[in-house]
Amino acid sequence: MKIKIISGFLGAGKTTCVKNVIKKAGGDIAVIVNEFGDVGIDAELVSKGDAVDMVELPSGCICCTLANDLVSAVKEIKTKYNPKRLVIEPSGLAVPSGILEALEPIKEEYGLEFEGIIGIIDADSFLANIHSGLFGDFYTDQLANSDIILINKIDLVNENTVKAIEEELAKHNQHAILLQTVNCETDLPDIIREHGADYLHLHFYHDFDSLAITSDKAFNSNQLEEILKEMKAGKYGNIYRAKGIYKTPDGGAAKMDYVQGNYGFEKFPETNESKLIFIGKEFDRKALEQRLDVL
Ligand SMILES: Nc1nc2c(ncn2[C@@H]2O[C@H](COP(=O)(O)OP(=O)(O)OP(=O)(O)O)[C@@H](O)[C@H]2O)c(=O)[nH]1
Repeated sequence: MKIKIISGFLGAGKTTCVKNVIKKAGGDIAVIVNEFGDVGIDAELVSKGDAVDMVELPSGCICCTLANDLVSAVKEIKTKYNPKRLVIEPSGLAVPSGILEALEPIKEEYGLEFEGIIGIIDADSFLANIHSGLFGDFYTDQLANSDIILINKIDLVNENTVKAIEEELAKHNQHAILLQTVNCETDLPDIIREHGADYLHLHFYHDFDSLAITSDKAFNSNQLEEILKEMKAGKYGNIYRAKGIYKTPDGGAAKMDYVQGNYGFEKFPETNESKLIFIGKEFDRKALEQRLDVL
């Protein structure tokens, strides 16, 4: 079973990349997702429209507190489904360096082959994030441990920015293959690693906070857009990422995505309940709940 890890900061494009990998594989593939926060949106996004065996790990660090859950999930997938490929999508706040380390002890017994770690960066916010220092070593650890780095969302930046990103990346990782992408579209090179544990495995403190909302309530996309505009203007404090799948007043469903000021809405096939999540640092949860009318 070949294992691919797809890592990257909040909103960089991991789920988009996982969906591409599933499509290209054309079947015989399983996925493990691990989200930050208490609502499972990625699992719904990944499984919608694609028949794929899937295990969802709860919020937490996949390589530390959840290492046992991760190992159990991999064992379960191997024994129950035995797919040719397994993709692991750690949360945007996970440090991926420990994942293969956690799996190394069962590598032989379960016939695991580790492919290269893919790191995705959001070309639009990368330079500002790295220069702000706000996300510290934890942000750069994701880069240092990647074998392939997708410079994603190049549709949002110009060539000079891409060049500056490549120069910055070279400071953190000199061995990775760099690929420029839109919607993570690319032919990922096949790389098989001999060892799972030759990583820099550090643990970082980070003080991200989340507000997760699960409700029967329908949300109006225009009203949500107004709230996202307010968020962008800083009204609720530092919110970097928001996403949701929610019921709409016409009985349908929609999907919302917000990544550091860029946002978009799409129709979604259907949903049983509305699920929204907001991730940031020291933001005003109460004001946001009041504004969303979910208190
Ligand atoms: N403009 C643009 N938007 C993109 C591109 N790739 C992904 N997106 C959008 O960015 C948003 C976040 O993408 P995801 O794939 O959900 O990102 P993620 O890394 O899984 O996000 P988390 O769930 O926070 O970890 C979505 O609205 C995507 O449609 C791209 O190349 N260009």
